[in-house]
Order: sequence, then C-alpha cells, then structure tokens
Amino acid sequence: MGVVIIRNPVAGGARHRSRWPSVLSAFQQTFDDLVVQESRSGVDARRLALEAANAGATLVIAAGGDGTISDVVDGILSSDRPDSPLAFLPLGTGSDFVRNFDLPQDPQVLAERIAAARPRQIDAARLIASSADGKEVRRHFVNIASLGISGEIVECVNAPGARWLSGPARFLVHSLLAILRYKPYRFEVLVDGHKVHTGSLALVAIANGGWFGGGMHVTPAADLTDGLFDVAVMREESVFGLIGLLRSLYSAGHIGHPQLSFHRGRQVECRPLDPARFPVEVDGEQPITGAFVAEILPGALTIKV
Ligand SMILES: Nc1ncnc2c1ncn2[C@@H]1O[C@H](COP(=O)(O)OP(=O)(O)OP(=O)(O)O)[C@@H](O)[C@H]1O
Repeated sequence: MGVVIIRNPVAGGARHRSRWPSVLSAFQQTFDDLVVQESRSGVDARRLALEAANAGATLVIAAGGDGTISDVVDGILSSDRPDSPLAFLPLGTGSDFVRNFDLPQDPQVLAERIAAARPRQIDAARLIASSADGKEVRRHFVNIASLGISGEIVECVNAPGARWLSGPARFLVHSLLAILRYKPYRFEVLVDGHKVHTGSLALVAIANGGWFGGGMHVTPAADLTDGLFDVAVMREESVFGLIGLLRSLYSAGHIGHPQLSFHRGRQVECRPLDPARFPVEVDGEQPITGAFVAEILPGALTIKV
C-alpha cells in the first residue's frame, strides 16, 4: 500500500467541498501511488487510519479538520505500525493544529513540500477516562484537550441542529451564547501529581499545540517536541472579564493576566467537583465525559510535513 489520503467529506463545509477536485488533482500529480478513502464518521476515520498503517501505507494524509487529524492519529498510534508517517491536508473549519506548521495554502506547493519532507518525531498524547458503564477508555489526541466553557462551546457547535450556520459564524454565535450563560465550573487540576487548582474556574487547556477555538493562541509557548504539556488555567469568574480574556487569546494578549496561570508537566489529572457540569473537548470533539488523566507521549508521532 502506498500513500493513503483519509478524507472527511463534510469537514470545512461547502467551501472545502468545492475546492476538493483541484486539491485532489494536485496530490495525484505529486504522488503516483495515491489511494483516497472517505470516512463516514470519526470512528470510521480512525478505523481507516489503523487499517492503512497495518497494511504498510508509506504515508497517511489526514484531509479534514482537527477532528479528522485527531481520529487519524488515534488510528495510527493504535495500530501495529505506530511509526507510520502522517501528513496533513487542512480542509477543516478551524484547522487549529496545522497552525503549528505554517503550511502553504496552494495544494500543489503543499503536496510537493510533503513529498520532499523528511519524517520527524513530534509528541502526541493519551487520555484515560471511564465510560458510563465504568470501563476504562483510552484515546490519543494531538493538539489540545480542554474543559470548562470551551467544552460547552464545542458541544453546541457540533450539535446536529447547529450545522445550518457556516463554520465561523456557528462558532461565534455559540461562543457568545455560552458566555452569556456562563457560571464558573468547579474542578480540581493536578499536574505531575501536584494540585495546581481546586474550585471555581472558567477553563483549563492541556496543550501539546498552541492554538484552539479557531485561532485562539492559548498556549503560545507550547512546543510539539519538548515532551511536556503546557497547561493554561483560567480562573476568571465574571462574564465581562471572560469576554475580555477570550478575546485576548487571539493575539496571545492574555499572558500576564492576573486570573491566569501556566504550568508544564507530563501528566495532568482533572476531576470534577460538580460532576453535572464537567464539559470536556478533545481536539474539538467530545469522545469522553467525566474525570480523566492526560499523559504526554514524547516523540510518539512520526510526521512528514
Ligand atoms: N463522512 C462523514 N460524515 C459525517 N461526519 C463525519 C464524516 N467523517 C468524519 N465525520 C465527523 O466530522 C466531524 C468534523 O470533522 P473535522 O473536525 O475534521 O472538520 P471541521 O469541524 O470542519 O474542522 P475543525 O475541527 O478544524 O474546525 C467530526 O466530528 C468527525 O467525527
């Protein structure tokens, strides 16, 4: 098996669907052994990636947004060939993870850059949580897991009834609604076994990459190769304070804010103090609910970009 593109045909909405034929043609000109597989769901994207890696794909290209990249990473790292190289073809709405790589927009230039790139290692991460029936759930992720208001926004943005709005408008509308309804969440955060917070807060971001929420530069010092999470804890409690804080994230103007602290570590544990209000998002999707432990996996993912 040669080069496999795993494409989410619904990622990025109509704008990306209309671009797809020209993008595909650019990749076909660069890779003569190209196979395209379309996912039917996130679970299906994970399965396709796992099967491609097990079948000996020389390169897996995730074509979609952050959710698709996350599912493909989970598939590759769960396969028998977790060192199978991965590249990205950004076709998502927010496409936050690829901001870490400064990729060219032109599909032909991107395809040539991927073909010429040397494989290298970056960190990935694993979440360990429990399902509703008490079974252990393990899930890889690659960008950011967060909880609090970000989890609530993702829940609303991804709801089937919200899809009538275009991606950016949907994100803006649901962010505003969630902020207007905002009441602080209560949980406990431990970094490498040390308690860094107990009680009310707005948001905790456990980051491998630097961006989430469609361009919010929440952890500007994050390094994909340092073997550590950057953890941002936001304690802001008022609605107006929160609006100001979230706005400042786009330009990384939140650094030094008195209600914010940053931590670094290999393992982060989050426990709800109020289990009914514990919204979690993982790379923009919601694969788990409830308490979890996140572990960094230094150099676990091989990329070619
Ligand atoms: N064929 C499909 N039909 C419907 N949903 C799919 C399909 N394939 C994957 N999905 C789901 O599509 C959702 C969105 O995917 P993705 O994150 O890649 O795009 P996006 O939301 O437009 O971009 P971003 O996350 O970067 O903002 C994910 O929840 C994934 O599980």
